[in-house]
Amino acid sequence: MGELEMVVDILTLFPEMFAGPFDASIIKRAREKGLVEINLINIRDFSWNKHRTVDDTPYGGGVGMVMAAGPLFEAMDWIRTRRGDPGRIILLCPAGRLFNQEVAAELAREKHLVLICGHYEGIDERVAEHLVTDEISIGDYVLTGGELPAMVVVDAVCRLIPGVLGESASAQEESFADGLLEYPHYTRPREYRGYRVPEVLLSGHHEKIRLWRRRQSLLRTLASRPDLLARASLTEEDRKILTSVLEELKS
Ligand SMILES: NC(=O)c1ccc(NCc2ccccc2N2CCOCC2)nc1
Repeated sequence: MGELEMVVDILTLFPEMFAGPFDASIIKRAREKGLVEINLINIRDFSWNKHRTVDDTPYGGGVGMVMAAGPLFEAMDWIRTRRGDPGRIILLCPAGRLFNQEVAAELAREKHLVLICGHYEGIDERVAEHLVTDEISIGDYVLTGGELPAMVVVDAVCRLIPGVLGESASAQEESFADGLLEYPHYTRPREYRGYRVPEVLLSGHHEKIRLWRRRQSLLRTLASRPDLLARASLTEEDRKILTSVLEELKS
């Protein structure tokens, strides 16, 4: 059993949505290794009435329902009594800070995260104003609730927790963490339906293979995500490779 690195409390109306993703692959392993504890908390358990409703009509009129603040504040009180103050209380919402690898790394340093999954037309503003520390969006699209974004955030953050990925995988992750896109991967057979594996990868020449892979990462990043290239930490060798690539493009 590893030492508990992180506790994630997820406030949701649909705990059953998380069964699949959190009982499989790396999140399952992280939980089994005792590195990450994930608690699903049903917001309805903090409803103010016997019908277990947690939404109400909007002040000022309008269509749809609004998620009430009370049950969320009381769920947070309960979390605080059991576990103390969380490092972050994150609301997944379309207006939030755009989630990316950098944000994942920032959250991975916390010991205790609370994720709030909203529904309905929106959430009583007093939650965002007085309860939440961070609003995070996984991209510019509207979803029915915050559950899928919560799964994305938990997956990306869990991978960065020491010990969750095997040694090799985390080393491989390192290469991606330098901000470039991945180089192409190949496995058996050497030729499939006439499509061959690049010769250099069959050569066993490790230095050539390292250079070829780095060149592929740089080429791919230049081609499809030049914005990442601008931000990446490039070595002198990288610059030489890029210069030769640009020379070739000119010729
Ligand atoms: N991009 C994202 O990370 C993302 C996250 C959540 C989300 N929806 C849940 C939600 C949560 C909070 C406030 C409003 C809402 N919405 C309720 C449904 O109507 C739209 C607004 N959608 C997209």
